[in-house]
Amino acid sequence: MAKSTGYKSRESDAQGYIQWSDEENQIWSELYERQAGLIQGRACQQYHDGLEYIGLSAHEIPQLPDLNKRLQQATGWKTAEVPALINFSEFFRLLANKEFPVATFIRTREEFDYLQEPDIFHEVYGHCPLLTNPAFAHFTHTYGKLGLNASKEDRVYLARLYWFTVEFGLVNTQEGLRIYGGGILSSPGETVYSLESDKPVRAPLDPVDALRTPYRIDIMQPLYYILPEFDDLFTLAEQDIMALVEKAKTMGLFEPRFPPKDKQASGQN
Ligand SMILES: C[C@H](O)[C@H](O)[C@H]1CNc2nc(N)[nH]c(=O)c2N1
Ligand SMILES: N[C@@H](Cc1ccccc1)C(=O)O
Ligand SMILES: [Fe+2]
Repeated sequence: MAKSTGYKSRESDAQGYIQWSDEENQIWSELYERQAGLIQGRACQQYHDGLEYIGLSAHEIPQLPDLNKRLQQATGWKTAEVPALINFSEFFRLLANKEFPVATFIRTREEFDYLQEPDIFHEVYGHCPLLTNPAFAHFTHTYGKLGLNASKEDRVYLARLYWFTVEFGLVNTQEGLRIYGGGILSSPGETVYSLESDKPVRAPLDPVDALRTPYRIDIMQPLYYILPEFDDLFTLAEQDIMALVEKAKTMGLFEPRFPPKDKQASGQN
């Protein structure tokens, strides 16, 4: 993966605490402040409930040992420090163990609205609130176990369905279209774009379609899949997802809806 930012991730001390700088804490607090306004009427209720439950600080980057206490209480999950984007096999191994990867760096102001790789604001603010929701936690744990036991090729398929649900999923609710994907909720720019831009396609989620849809991780998404209702994640976790992967493999991939990356073509799955 071509690193877009070349960030130096931070090491924690023996107790798992990281001494963030004032500037890093300031960026967290401004991101938190911006999203507090943008998620009103845009994030699904389950996300709001989870955000309230884990009680993240609005003023400084949360310390993982404190966050772990809240996650453990709710669903038995905890975080795992990682330097940046990790590969699929490491990623699924962590999820299979109810550990969620947290990249220990935070974006700079230049990448405030959108960042090409996951930072701590993405992992903690984007994903952790919903990890306190039983349906979401169950789906993510099930998904990790599937990925752990899958072949390298099947893991690339599994990553696509994960991408179009946990990372960039939208969901229908009584109040209208809402966001549950952590990759959207950690980006001020994409939080608005995903619901209000007329550029992206928005289609009902058919798991086999998602498995056949190539994606790029370094651009705002050209396509979002909509979950008919939130608890469909439970139903999805009970389906034979590997059978859906086999079906998708016989049908071939859809044409990408985005321009190819430059030669290295990294970040395209
Ligand atoms: C698999 C999924 O599509 C996504 O690309 C994964 C891969 N690696 C990751 N690595 C980190 N640190 N954080 C993430 O959220 C992810 N997501
Ligand atoms: N684009 C997300 C970060 C992200 C990058 C790549 C994969 C997933 C998430 C943000 O700006 O918060
Ligand atoms: Fe993510």
